[in-house]
Amino acid sequence: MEVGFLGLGIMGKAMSMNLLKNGFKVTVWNRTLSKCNELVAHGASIGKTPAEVINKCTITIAMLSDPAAALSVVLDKDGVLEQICGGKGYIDMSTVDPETSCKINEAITSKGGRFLEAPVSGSKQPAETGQLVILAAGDKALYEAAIPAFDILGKKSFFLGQVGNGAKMKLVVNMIMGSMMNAFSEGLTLADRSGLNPLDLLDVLDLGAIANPMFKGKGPAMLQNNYSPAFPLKHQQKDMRLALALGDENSVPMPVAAASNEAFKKARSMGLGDMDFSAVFETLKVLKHSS
Ligand SMILES: NC(=O)C1=CN([C@@H]2O[C@H](COP(=O)(O)OP(=O)(O)OC[C@H]3O[C@@H](n4cnc5c(N)ncnc54)[C@H](OP(=O)(O)O)[C@@H]3O)[C@@H](O)[C@H]2O)C=CC1
Ligand SMILES: O=CCCC(=O)O
Repeated sequence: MEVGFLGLGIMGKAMSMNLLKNGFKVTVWNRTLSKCNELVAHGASIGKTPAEVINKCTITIAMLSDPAAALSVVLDKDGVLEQICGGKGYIDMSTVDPETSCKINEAITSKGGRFLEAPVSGSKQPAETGQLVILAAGDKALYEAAIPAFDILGKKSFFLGQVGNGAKMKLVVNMIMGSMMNAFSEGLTLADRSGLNPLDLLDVLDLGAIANPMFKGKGPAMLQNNYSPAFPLKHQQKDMRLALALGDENSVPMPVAAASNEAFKKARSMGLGDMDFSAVFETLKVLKHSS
């Protein structure tokens, strides 16, 4: 199967590499073209523009940073829209809001193309090992055509109905995750300041009802001030912001998520946006120094 891939950041690079290693022919494009080189060394072809990739491939996947990037790659000069047409499918796996996804859907389908949104749960390592959870919605025929690729990229794919539902599900999941990360950071800080060994807290948590892969995976690194990015903090803050907007639209009070968003904003203001989202832990250390 031949696919196009637009966006070779942390996730896009791992996902396109995984497709290549599993026998797919992949044509890649990235805004910073030099990031294509490693993929080319593993057998990928390069498209010089998104339009060129769409022209070459029947199905093209995108994995881009945020709503502005997702819209720009479709609508701007040399973008997806210039070459999309009947018989071609476009799958956006970026985390965006439902409105952005619906705008992209309208643009693609107005030219006769098929559109699927398919954001993912799971980070850098699941992307490398094909263990993502795929949250698809939109064109069912395109979903079925993409299953061979989804089976490589993920451990489970959900088809959630109309465009927007995938984006909503992803934002709800990441809203919970971002709030959990803040509660976890406060717990580690409270344990330390009250005279406990935070490593003991990690062991206690791991044996109880709130054990989870995030605490287990990120806790030890956080205690060593290691925030090597798997999921950049700036993207987590974007997801909190978009989830809060979804809460506004649906009149859902979300005081916990709102406070977590403020903590992520604080971390961004401290220059931690490109670090892993667990670096929100650092905002609590600032409070210590200033008290
Ligand atoms: N990292 C993670 O754990 C996960 C991330 N996600 C979501 O996946 C998406 C990608 O995340 P991730 O790979 O971590 O992000 P990165 O920041 O590593 O990569 C972002 C990608 O978007 C491209 N990009 C940014 N702005 C533009 C633009 N204006 N025009 C064209 N391309 C642009 C970048 O190109 P360039 O290289 O030129 O900067 C790069 O390819 C995000 O929506 C994120 O929320 C979802 C699940 C997990
Ligand atoms: O959007 C990013 C999700 C990261 C994760 O699921 O670990």
